[in-house]
Amino acid sequence: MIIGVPKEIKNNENRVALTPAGAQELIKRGHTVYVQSTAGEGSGFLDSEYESAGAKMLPTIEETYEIAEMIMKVKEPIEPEYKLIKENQLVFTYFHFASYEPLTKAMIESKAVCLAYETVEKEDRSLPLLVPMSEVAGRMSVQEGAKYLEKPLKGRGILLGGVPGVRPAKVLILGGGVVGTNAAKMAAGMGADVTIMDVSLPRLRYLDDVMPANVNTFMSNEYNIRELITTHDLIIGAVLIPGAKAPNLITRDMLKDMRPGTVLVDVAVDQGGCIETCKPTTHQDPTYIIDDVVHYCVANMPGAVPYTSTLALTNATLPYAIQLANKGWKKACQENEELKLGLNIINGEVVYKAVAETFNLPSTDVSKFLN
Ligand SMILES: NC(=O)C1=CN([C@@H]2O[C@H](COP(=O)(O)OP(=O)(O)OC[C@H]3O[C@@H](n4cnc5c(N)ncnc54)[C@H](O)[C@@H]3O)[C@@H](O)[C@H]2O)C=CC1
Ligand SMILES: CC(=O)C(=O)O
Ligand SMILES: [Mg+2]
Repeated sequence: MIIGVPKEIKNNENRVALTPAGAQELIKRGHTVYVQSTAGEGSGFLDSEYESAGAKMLPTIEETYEIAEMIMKVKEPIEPEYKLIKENQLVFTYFHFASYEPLTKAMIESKAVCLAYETVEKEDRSLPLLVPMSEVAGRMSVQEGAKYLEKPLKGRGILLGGVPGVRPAKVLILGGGVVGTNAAKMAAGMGADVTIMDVSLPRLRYLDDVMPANVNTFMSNEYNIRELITTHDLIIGAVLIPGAKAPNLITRDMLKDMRPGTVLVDVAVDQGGCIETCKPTTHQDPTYIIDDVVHYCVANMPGAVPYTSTLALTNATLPYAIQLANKGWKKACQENEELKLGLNIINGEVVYKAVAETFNLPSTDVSKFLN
């Protein structure tokens, strides 16, 4: 198969979808890998390293899209890329369709095959291609939150861990999945007073077992959220309903009940956010203020730590990319239920129910394309 790896063009997105080591694994199996020149630079991989691994370099994004049967990317295609995507081309990347209708419409029009990292799902319901980036974003959410709690950055001016004789900050985490667990570990390690909320009682039981003593669990419901937001300094949004728009757990009217300088980090922004006032921001301009509450809503948090993130992401994606390249997407998805669940849009038809429902679009049973 011919595989193309374009350079990411989203703001401050320095990750790349394939390392030289990954390119070598595909090439070894008889595939051809084209990488857009300088695509790996932000993650510390030089063109010469890809060439040594056997990849061919292309000077432009247009040529990279034009030649490839499978495009491997990190972030969702953005406007200038829409017209480069071709009928029947397999695009393997994060899409987060439910958060952005124009992307959904553009991919329907492209008639490409869109296989979304974030909905590839294992039998135990875990999301193997989201997990590594959720680990990164969860850990980062605390270091970013701690920074924006500083007064010059418009926060309350409270030190996360406190000092002897002064209480630490209070951190509230909405959603105790991968992002939430990693955030809790970091915040607890820094000495904060941490509460994790989730709707799943088994999950709360598990977290109660494994977390240190400065982490408490609490059932997630509107009543409890309204109570806790009045006393917490850093609130991290980390809920997920796979494929769907995140529920608005913090509504506009709740902001007035928070203390001035409270910091909200809505990691779930890529699924539309779990805070009503969440709007996607960039690493260049990560925050905005509403009602004296600082909002941090960067949709590609791991892009800021590309050395860690590219390696973590490609460790997870490569085994799936090899299956797709060896067998073609149809056979690979027929034989691997996990990959099959990654199919979101095929040849103009939405095959992932939650995406179709979000935009009131008709949904087609994926089996139509796999028989
Ligand atoms: N902004 C960024 O750069 C990044 C964003 N993300 C996003 O972070 C979000 C969370 O991802 P993961 O932790 O991997 O998901 P996950 O599936 O591991 O965890 C989600 C948790 O939310 C819980 N939940 C669902 N509804 C809830 C509610 N009403 N109240 C409280 N908890 C609720 C679930 O029970 C589950 O435990 C996703 O939207 C993901 O795409 C992930 C990586 C990077
Ligand atoms: C998961 C995701 O959206 C990211 O890594 O940017
Ligand atoms: Mg994202």
